[in-house]
Amino acid sequence: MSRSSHDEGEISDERRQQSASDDDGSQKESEIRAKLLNKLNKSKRKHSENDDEDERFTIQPKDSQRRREPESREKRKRVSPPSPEKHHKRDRYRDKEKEKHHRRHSRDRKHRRRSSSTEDRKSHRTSEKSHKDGKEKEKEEYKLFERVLEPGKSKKSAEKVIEIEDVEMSPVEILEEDKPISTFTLEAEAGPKKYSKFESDEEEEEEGSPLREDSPEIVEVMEDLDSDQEHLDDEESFINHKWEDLTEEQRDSLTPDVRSRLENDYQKQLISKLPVFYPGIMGCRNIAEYECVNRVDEGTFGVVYRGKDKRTDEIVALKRLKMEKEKEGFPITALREINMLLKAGNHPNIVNVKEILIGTNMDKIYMAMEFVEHDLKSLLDTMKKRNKRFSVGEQKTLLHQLLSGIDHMHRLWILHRDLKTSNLLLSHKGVLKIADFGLAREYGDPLKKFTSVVVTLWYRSPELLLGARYYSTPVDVWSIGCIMAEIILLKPLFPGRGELEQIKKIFMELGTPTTQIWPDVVELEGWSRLQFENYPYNQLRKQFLSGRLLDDTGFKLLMRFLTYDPKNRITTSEALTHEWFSENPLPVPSEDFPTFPAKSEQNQAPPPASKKQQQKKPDVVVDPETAKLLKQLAVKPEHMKPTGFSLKFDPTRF
Ligand SMILES: Nc1ncnc2c1ncn2[C@@H]1O[C@H](COP(=O)(O)OP(=O)(O)OP(=O)(O)O)[C@@H](O)[C@H]1O
Repeated sequence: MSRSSHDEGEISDERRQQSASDDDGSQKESEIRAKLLNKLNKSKRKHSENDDEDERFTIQPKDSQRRREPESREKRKRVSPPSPEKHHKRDRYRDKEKEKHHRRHSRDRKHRRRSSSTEDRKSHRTSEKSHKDGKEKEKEEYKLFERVLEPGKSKKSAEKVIEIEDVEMSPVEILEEDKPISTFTLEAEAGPKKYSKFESDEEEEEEGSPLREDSPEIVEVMEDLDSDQEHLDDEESFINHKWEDLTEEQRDSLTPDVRSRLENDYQKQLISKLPVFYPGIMGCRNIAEYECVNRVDEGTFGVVYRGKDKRTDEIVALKRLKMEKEKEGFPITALREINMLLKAGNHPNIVNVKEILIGTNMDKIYMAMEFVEHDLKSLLDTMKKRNKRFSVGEQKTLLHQLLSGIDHMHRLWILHRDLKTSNLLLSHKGVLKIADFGLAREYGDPLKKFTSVVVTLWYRSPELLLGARYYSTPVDVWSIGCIMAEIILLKPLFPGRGELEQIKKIFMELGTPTTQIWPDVVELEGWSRLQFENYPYNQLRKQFLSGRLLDDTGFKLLMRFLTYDPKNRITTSEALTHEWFSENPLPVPSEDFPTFPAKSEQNQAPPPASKKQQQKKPDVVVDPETAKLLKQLAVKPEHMKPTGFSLKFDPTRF
């Protein structure tokens, strides 16, 4: 160590002398070099005696040291012991290595481009420029020897000695090298940012490399770098590729840095292509994230399942949107439904869409909604069978909730266009939820021309039945009237079997309309084409009032919903403040609503046990011997009967 320092001192002195006599010429320079090399030999011998000191030698490019993975460093230690055998082989293959040198040379240039910043390159050029200057040239040479001999810069393994031996073998080559060291003193951090910065710089390429191609120590260093460089070359070749163009293998070969950058770019690209209005579709999960519990129902537009989120155990309704009718692209009906529900769904009386899911083969779309235990139609059917009905307070609650949900939609300029009892869901907590937005549309002012073939027949308004193409919120209000009557009657109000029968049924119950009560009816195609019998005014009064199914105020509200002229029909906001809701009996709070066994849950989850069932069963009396056996088998005595499990045993066998 002290010797080494001393050497350095001597070298410094010599360097100073040399710098003081610039004009002495190459002869003196050669002498100095010879001396230096002599000292280098001594130093090397000393270091070979002392492993610790060996480790301090380095002529590795700084940037390559930074880039080298720990794994490859290890590998390098293993494969490069300082043996004369390897020396010999190296000599033998030197020519071959030189042949390879062009390839390595170009790699190195790429490597340097990637790992240096613009500033580094500037300084590098400056260094090259000043290198021509005599004093600077000396400094460069001095740096070389200083680096070769300087101990303690960084830890190096034993194989570094070999590199130094190579330097010794061709000292002239090193010293004659115009700019060998600048290659190894790049301070730029390696990293993807720098790579891209340099990729586009052609200037450096044209200037030529500062490396001497035949410099053996460079060959050696390049050999050491080879594996790392190959990896970097691979990476570089993918760096300007698109993520989607790479194979799995190529993706795996990327560094985490590059991989995440390409992946992020790809994600951004995909997201930018998504329609702006469908945030729910972005990043949608796969249906495999859910477990199918049971099938609930199948409607016109899709099958509904009860599903369980595997991560959270949350129960949801999964509506599979029908795709097979669509020849090209995404079905417009499904898109509309998703769109309308996402727009209007943020209301307690509208079924909430949780997420949109994609099928395993990317060919199906599912809508995950909050699961609501009942649909009103099934519930009314069950009640009718059991000769039960909703109390007036419960009827008011249901109707008020329905009006709130539809009013919310109408305020958002959305028509439901398919209101009926099977599209109204009722939770165990007594909350009504409007579902099935498959026919929902946005409307505007002025009105757009729509098809008149909307709304399930029994709930279709007279203007639609007579062929109106310009219609608006009153079509939903008519349906609400039909639903109100059905909740009270426990059967549909106008169950027609065809359009003509439907309109006839309405006229028979409410009386045939006149131009006095509905002036615009003459503009409707159906009105002018068809001849209707003159049915007397309003038979419903008898049915509802005489049967005491509704009080007078309630009946008035019903008639406001079932007003012929859409312009005179009550609006949802007016109906919400109707006196029927503030009269006794008042609407029942949702939490006081009775709970009913849900059809959709019946197969899988039996309704909670009745109070009777929950009553404690009498203790089962068993004889001491049976009790002992049951204990051994860990069976409770009361479990013997309810499970059909009976112990018939022969005590002698135990
Ligand atoms: N969120 C939900 N929770 C529980 N059950 C639901 C839910 N949504 C729908 N259902 C059940 O599935 C049935 C059909 O659903 P939906 O009305 O949305 O489908 P559709 O194909 O549009 O039917 P339609 O023939 O009425 O147009 C409903 O009547 C209801 O019984």
